[in-house]
Amino acid sequence: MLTASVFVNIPVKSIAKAYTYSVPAELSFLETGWRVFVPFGGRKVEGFVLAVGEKSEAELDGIKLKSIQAAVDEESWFTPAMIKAARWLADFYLCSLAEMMRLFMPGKSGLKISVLYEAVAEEREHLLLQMPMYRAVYQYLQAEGPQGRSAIARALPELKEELPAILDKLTQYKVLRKDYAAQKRDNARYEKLVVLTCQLTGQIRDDYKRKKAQLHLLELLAKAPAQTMTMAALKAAKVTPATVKNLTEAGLAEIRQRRVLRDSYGDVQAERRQVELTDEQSAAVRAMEPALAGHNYQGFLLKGVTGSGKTQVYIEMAERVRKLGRQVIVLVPEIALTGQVVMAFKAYFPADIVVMHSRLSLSERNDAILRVRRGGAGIIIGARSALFTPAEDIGLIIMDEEQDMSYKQDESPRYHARVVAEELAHIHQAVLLLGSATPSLESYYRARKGEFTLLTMTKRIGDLPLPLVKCVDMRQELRLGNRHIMSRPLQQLIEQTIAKKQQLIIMLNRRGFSTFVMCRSCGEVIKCKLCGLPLVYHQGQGGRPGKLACHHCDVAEPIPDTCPKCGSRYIKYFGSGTEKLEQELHQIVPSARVIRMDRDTTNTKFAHQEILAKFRRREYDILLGTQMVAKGHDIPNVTAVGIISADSSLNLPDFRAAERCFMLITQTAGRAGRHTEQGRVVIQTYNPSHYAVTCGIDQDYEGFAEQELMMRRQLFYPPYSRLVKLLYQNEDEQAARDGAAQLIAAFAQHFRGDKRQQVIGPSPAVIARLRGVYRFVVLIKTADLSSVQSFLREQGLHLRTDVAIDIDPITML
Ligand SMILES: Nc1ncnc2c1ncn2[C@@H]1O[C@H](COP(=O)(O)OP(=O)(O)OP(=O)(O)O)[C@@H](O)[C@H]1O
Ligand SMILES: [Zn+2]
Ligand SMILES: [Zn+2]
Repeated sequence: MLTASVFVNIPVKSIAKAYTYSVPAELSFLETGWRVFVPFGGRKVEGFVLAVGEKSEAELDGIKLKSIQAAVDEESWFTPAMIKAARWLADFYLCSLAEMMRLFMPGKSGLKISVLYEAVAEEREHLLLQMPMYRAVYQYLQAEGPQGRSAIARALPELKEELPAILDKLTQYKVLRKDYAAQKRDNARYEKLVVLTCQLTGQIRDDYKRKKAQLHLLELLAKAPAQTMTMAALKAAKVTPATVKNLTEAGLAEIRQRRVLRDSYGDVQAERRQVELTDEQSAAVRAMEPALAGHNYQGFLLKGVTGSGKTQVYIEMAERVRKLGRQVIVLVPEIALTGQVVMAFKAYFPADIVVMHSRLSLSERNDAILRVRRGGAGIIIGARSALFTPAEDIGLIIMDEEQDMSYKQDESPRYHARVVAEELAHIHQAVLLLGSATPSLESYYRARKGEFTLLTMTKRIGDLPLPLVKCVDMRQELRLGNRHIMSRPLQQLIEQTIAKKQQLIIMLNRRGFSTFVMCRSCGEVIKCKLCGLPLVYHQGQGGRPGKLACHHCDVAEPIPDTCPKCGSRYIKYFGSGTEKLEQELHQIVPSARVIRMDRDTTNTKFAHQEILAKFRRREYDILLGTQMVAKGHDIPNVTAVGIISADSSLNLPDFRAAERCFMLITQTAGRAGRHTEQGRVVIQTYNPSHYAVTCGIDQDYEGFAEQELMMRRQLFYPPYSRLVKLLYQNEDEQAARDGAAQLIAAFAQHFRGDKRQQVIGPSPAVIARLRGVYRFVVLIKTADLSSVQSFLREQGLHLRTDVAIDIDPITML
């Protein structure tokens, strides 16, 4: 008998495994990688075929197998490379294979599950059915066959609120049966085509001499390529639907449907400039050519100062890979940066690009995938989800701004795009190219050890010097009587830059009007009742009153008039955010036109692009924003940058605080003076002598890395160790703490005497309580990650729902 091992796609850890099903004759074409519908626990669910094989009756030993019901797609969804990658990743991150495979599909599942109710014929005489409302439902379902709740509600509107309870009860007493129907989400878009189905002879022309409109249509179609025009094009040519109808009824033309693959960035056009590579750029490209030609895996770290032209190196490499007929993935850390990279690539590959990121709709992503599958596009640009596009033969994976934190997914599966990219590059025998002006210390360290080939570019394009950075000690400013958020040197810089008709970027490392609300009488900070964390003040828009919001559980409250603790009316807004800064800017330089880019102003799909485009067109003088203005942007007229609070993150309890502070300063400063003149930067700080700040001011990566690596080695932190963070969560505080403590004891026992294995905790998480659940953290530091992964698997941790495992956590919070 033909059987298949099918992985059931159910988000429940303990049953997420492969089961054997029989393959019916009509599905005998199924192979590894197909998505199928299978019966599972009384419902119809999606599964992935992992293997197909013959099993004899003896092997089955009388076990009656359930049968696969149908195939989901017209072709196999997972390539062997995707399955291989998913298996490796599931193993590495200790999560289920289904969870990893789901990453390779657009949307959490490709399917829509609906619940249908079916009348059970034998229960016709059930006592419950003596009640009219119950009987009405039963009779309706008997007449109509299985229906969803909303259909029943529509047919029996008089039941209203009672309906859910009625359905529950009838199901409970088995008068109704629940059936789950999984359906493929099909948002495919089709367009109508009109095709000429005859030869346009003199005879026909003669026949239609009087019917001017129809003759016109005939002539149009005869001239069109493949004698076909879209309905839309005909409409534009002023042809009416009635005319089309007349011709089709006469049998001279036909209407057909064609699947349209939407190209979300299809309208983006960019001009191609003649660029001659600099010596450093050509040297970098030359160094990578042998690996490309040899069809081998090799990892490169391109460390080039801000404005050294890394993007052009990516383009040159992509061009070579496309000539070999292989595919390219280009990763950018944030959606805010996709626009600029897409523009740069479009100039060279106008029709060969698809864009993938989470702001696109499911159907847009589906269409992008189909374009890649059918060979319509070979360059995939996007945020980390671009890695999961089903590409047959990847030759190059580029990761721009490789140090960026947003490459790590902060919910399960907690993967890092760099890890996935590296594994995929191995599987495809492709070149991995990591690029940054400020590489992560992990990658830099690996390059120094020879695991990546280090390529450096030390000069800005046009030999422009790096920006000149001035540091302002804000404590000094206060002593001099300046209570503004903005120091005097920064005010000056703003005035001078605007006077020269040049533009500025000002970066503030915070969000919201002010971070918290504090009573000036008693010092009470208003906190979230659920999480115990300070609530953040958000200014009302368009005359509406402001509110307080919890950034962890999304609860929002109005602002109290009086202090909830002492009743005082002196409730004051503390801290400062981008909105407040914007107001201050208006006071200081009333003539400046300011545009703001932060989470509040970038909720829609193209918001980033629109803001940046307006700024680029010089409709504004100042771009004010959070971290998202810090990196990547290349805007010619920006000659000055202000950094308000780059060091605020130095106080966070996280071993990467210094690295983050240094990178933020270097990256933000790097936006200034990239095209015509040397940029000028003012940094405001409360920690002017910290090496993260001083090295940032000098834009001295090596100097910073030297000191930081020394610290990391002493404290046994990455890159000298790997970390695993375990988060124990329980509504019962003691249970959460005990669970964590038990693991620590088992760990100590298992790795007794091994200095390369350390365990810390249990400690309350920084967010010690979230939505009423207590949270404790266990942190493991190890020089041998795989032994820890095995240990955790032996302990069964990968199956537990109350423990979140984070391999290589990116934040300690
Ligand atoms: N060979 C070249 N000749 C002329 N201009 C170039 C050349 N290479 C790149 N450029 C231009 O130099 C500018 C800076 O390049 P790019 O944005 O790629 O820098 P980058 O290295 O990515 O910097 P960052 O790390 O700050 O993002 C761009 O406007 C780009 O078009
Ligand atoms: Zn008070
Ligand atoms: Zn909360």
